[in-house]
Amino acid sequence: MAASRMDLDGRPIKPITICMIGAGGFIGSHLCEKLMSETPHKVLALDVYNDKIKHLLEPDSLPWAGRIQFHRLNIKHDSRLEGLIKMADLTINLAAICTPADYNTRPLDTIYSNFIDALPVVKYCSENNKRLIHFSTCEVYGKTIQSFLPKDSPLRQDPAYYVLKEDVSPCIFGSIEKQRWSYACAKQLIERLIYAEGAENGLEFTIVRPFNWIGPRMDFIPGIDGPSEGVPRVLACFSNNLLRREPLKLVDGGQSQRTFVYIKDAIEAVLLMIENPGRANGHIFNVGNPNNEVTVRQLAEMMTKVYTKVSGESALETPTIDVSSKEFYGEGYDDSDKRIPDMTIINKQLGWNPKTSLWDLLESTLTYQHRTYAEAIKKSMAKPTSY
Ligand SMILES: NC(=O)c1ccc[n+]([C@@H]2O[C@H](COP(=O)([O-])OP(=O)(O)OC[C@H]3O[C@@H](n4cnc5c(N)ncnc54)[C@H](O)[C@@H]3O)[C@@H](O)[C@H]2O)c1
Ligand SMILES: O=C(O)[C@H]1O[C@H](OP(=O)(O)OP(=O)(O)OC[C@H]2O[C@@H](n3ccc(=O)[nH]c3=O)[C@H](O)[C@@H]2O)[C@H](O)[C@@H](O)[C@@H]1O
Repeated sequence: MAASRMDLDGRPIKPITICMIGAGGFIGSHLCEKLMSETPHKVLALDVYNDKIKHLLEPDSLPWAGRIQFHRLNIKHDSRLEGLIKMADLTINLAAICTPADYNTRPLDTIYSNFIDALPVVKYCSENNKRLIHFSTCEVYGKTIQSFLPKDSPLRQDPAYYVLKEDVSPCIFGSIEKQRWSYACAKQLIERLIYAEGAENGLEFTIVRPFNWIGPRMDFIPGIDGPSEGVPRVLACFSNNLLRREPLKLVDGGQSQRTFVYIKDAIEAVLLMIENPGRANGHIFNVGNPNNEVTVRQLAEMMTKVYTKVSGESALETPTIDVSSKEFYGEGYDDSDKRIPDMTIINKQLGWNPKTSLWDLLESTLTYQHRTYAEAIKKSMAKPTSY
């Protein structure tokens, strides 16, 4: 398998060792799966949890046994970090607090996680001449210029005012009291630091800006494999509502727009970055699917239809209800209005394009959610309440 794999310039790909921080999360689990099943690379998988990659770690008879090694550690305070980075050719940093419900309610943890805790990772890579792929976010763009134009302005139709370009678009956040932007601001500063390490000290880096990657294993279902009061990202919130046959909650009318990309398409892009350093180094890449744009309300409607199809259950009489952002997320919430990635740079450098339509990715994801959680939810709802 290893001998026949070529990079985009027709050169054979050499097996490498990857130090993957945050490997036990949603993106990490899919990336580990891809690396184990399709490449000869080794992974040092670092995380506090490993539930989402257990199927790759056990039993010892798996075909890739020996190529993936789990290290349970918290990068906030663990002296093993530098040694593990030194053992690898490439470090991929995925570790972060990245659920919007935390940004305004736990802003300190959010800023520490997304900026302070990433500092040693950047420093060790720079000092030891190790390549770094760092996961940032499309949230660094904040709000679009379009959102500040008068409602009746014809300029609103011009993509120049809303399509998000890595090397052109400004980063527009709300005021400081809108603590929603604590995450985006911390991510922006770590991007700037990495970029400066590249410019001043020659760090070889790639920055990834994911645009709403979704699929199986994203976040958790409250009360089943996560806290009952926890608020995950929208895919898991809506899945939870559908599984429990309760209306989907539309924050502030569900008017915000998002483009969703299937995790398996997005992972293809990350693999291209890993295996084509000459084309990926020094770049910031948007990774999203500009063709899959919907409002959150449209997403709720589509998920309801798809879920009816895959579960065989009847649709709810009241499929959605409106809630205010203050009620749902608390004080200090704010929102990105629209997120369409420009794909010029990733197309030119890596020839990558997303493939999966929103309907198809929801169908496979909700099939997984139903298969994984429907029984557990039924059981938990049947339990008598204790007094
Ligand atoms: N999923 C998306 O669409 C998306 C979009 C934009 C940005 N991102 C970024 O991609 C990265 C991964 O996102 P995800 O969706 O997989 O999130 P996730 O929460 O599923 O994964 C993050 C992982 O990092 C681990 N982690 C956090 N702090 C740690 C620490 N101190 N020490 C060790 N491990 C730690 C967590 O346990 C978790 O397993 C994040 O940086 C996130 O900001 C993701
Ligand atoms: O995925 C991304 O690309 C980035 O965006 C996400 O931010 P956001 O898209 O706002 O987070 P979601 O929780 O997925 O919410 C999407 C939209 O749905 C709305 N929503 C969410 C949950 C819900 O039950 N109802 C609802 O209307 C939110 O208000 C928001 O407008 C997160 O910040 C990050 O994981 C990531 O950096």
